[in-house]
Amino acid sequence: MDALTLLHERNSMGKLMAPAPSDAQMEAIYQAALRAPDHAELTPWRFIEFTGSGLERLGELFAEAERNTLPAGDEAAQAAASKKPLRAPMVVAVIAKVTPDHPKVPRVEQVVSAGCAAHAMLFAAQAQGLGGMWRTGGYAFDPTVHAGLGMSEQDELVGFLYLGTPGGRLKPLPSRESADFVERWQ
Ligand SMILES: Cc1cc2nc3c(=O)[nH]c(=O)nc-3n(C[C@H](O)[C@H](O)[C@H](O)COP(=O)(O)O)c2cc1C
Repeated sequence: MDALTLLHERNSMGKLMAPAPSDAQMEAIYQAALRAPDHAELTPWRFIEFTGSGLERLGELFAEAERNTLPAGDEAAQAAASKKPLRAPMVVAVIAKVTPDHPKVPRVEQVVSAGCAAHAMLFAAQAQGLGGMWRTGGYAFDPTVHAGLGMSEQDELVGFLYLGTPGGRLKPLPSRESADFVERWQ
């Protein structure tokens, strides 16, 4: 697939099955992430890859977040939370490792850079025939989850990328007119 077709036809896939991406496929995905635009070469990126029992550990962290929420989530909510990461054979947490008070690169630029990395990862997954879906949900913003993932207070969890083998049909893509979004000063 040529580059423009990939850019124009990226399509999230929520139904994901085993097998998980191979090590070689993940290396290609991380290399794509590591080419994200990056002001002042801060490389403000951290990735945590969850598979197997790692997915269960992430689920336990979500359940703990539910317990720590006020009012504390009931047992059903905790059980549902613990199952969330099991929707794919692999989840990658994409974290913006923010350098605070940088003289040239404000926080927002560093978080956007991590977002670009996540986006590149979805393209690299699709280019290899894999499926991917970017999810956040409340757990991406939860202090219990942040602490459990070893994030500093400055860091931002930009998303959980659910990755795997496509398990369903790709949805039809929306047709959008660039004229609805673009203005030209000439
Ligand atoms: C930062 C971010 C967080 C998202 N979080 C969720 C989420 O928690 N749950 C969800 O169903 N979709 C979420 N989405 C949207 C999906 O990843 C996806 O973009 C959407 O289903 C549209 O599909 P498409 O990417 O193929 O256009 C999120 C997207 C972004 C950029």
